[in-house]
Amino acid sequence: MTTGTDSTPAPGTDVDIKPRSRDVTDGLEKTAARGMLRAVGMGDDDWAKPQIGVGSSWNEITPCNLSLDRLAKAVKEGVFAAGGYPLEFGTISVSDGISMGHEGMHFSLVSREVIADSVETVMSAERLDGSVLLAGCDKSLPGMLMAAARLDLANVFLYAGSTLPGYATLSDGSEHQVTIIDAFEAVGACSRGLMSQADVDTIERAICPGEGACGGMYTANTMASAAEAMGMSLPGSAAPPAPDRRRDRYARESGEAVVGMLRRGITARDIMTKEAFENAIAVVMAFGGSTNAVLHLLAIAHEAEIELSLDDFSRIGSRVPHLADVKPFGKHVMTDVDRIGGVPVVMKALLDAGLLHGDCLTVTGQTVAENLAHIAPPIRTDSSSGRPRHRSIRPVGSPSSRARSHRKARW
Ligand SMILES: CC(C)(O)[C@@H](O)C(=O)O
Repeated sequence: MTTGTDSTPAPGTDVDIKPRSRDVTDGLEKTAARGMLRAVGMGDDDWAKPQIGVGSSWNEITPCNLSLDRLAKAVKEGVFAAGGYPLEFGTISVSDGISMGHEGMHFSLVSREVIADSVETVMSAERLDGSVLLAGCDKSLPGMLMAAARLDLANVFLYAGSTLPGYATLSDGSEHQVTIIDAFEAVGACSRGLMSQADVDTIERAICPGEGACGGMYTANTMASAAEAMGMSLPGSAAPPAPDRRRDRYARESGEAVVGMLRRGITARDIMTKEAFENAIAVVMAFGGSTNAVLHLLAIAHEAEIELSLDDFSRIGSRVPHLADVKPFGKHVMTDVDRIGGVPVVMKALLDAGLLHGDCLTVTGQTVAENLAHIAPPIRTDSSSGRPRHRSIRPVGSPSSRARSHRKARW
């Protein structure tokens, strides 16, 4: 007869790699729970392992979340390899790109809270010790990060990645790299008689070549960059596109990392400090990311019990140079950010300029500065002024609604 594990913390160490799951694995009273866990595949050797929730907003309604089942499988391999036991569960998610402009839009922001509540509910009820939370769309990213902050367990966040760029050749022979925003613009242009219905149709067929979030520095890519800057994702994991197999490696390593966090006794709020939020804001400003980052970072900070206000965004934005020429106001998309080395390159430029807190802890168990030590950024900055020597778009950062006013008409 088994009555669970005797894997209590080793003498002399206060780190328990099973801070919660002993409630369902240890002792006579947990016989029924163990019986049910045997039915999902666990056995005698597994009771001593930390139980890791692999919480995913996968669905087949939205391209943004479509690749998450693939990534979740790789996360589980990583958890197993590191000595944990992964247990996958799902949440709802909706796509802003599909749900806007009709009654459905009322459900979009609400979905963020439903996702956070769902993760909290499963993690708390089932007594999981840690989690890798996967998301791909505007509201699922902050929803997962809110859950991580609220639960304050070992947690790693993994983004699904953005779509590949789409290309549309219009009837005048001009070729355009297009994203979802071009569809919105095309509808406006067509309504004003500036574009033919045939060109609108061409754009419609080109904007989303496949799985992944919308390609510009819109809300999903902004929040993925913020999560990486905050230290909640593995360094380099925000920028590779959704179909790219590097994401499977990041997924596997995220599974290994969460078990590493448990062994080190690191929880989400050790990472989600005020300084970490300041790092996230600095990176959003340098990218000229979505103004929705303000809404979401305030909500995530609230869950982490960190005091963050609009003044923090103004203060940091007034110091951080705007480095990226990305859509919607600029030329490039997230795959271009990936080509220059991804979010770590921007972080390294900010760190070298004294605009990032290098001593913040991350999910790797190392600090921001340690994670960035090997990065040689193509973007160089002048550390005395904090201004880039070249390639700066504007001397101070701004979320994209301000940057957008600099944009020229496209068609
Ligand atoms: C549809 C988009 C691009 O996702 C937009 O809703 C955003 O917030 O960025």
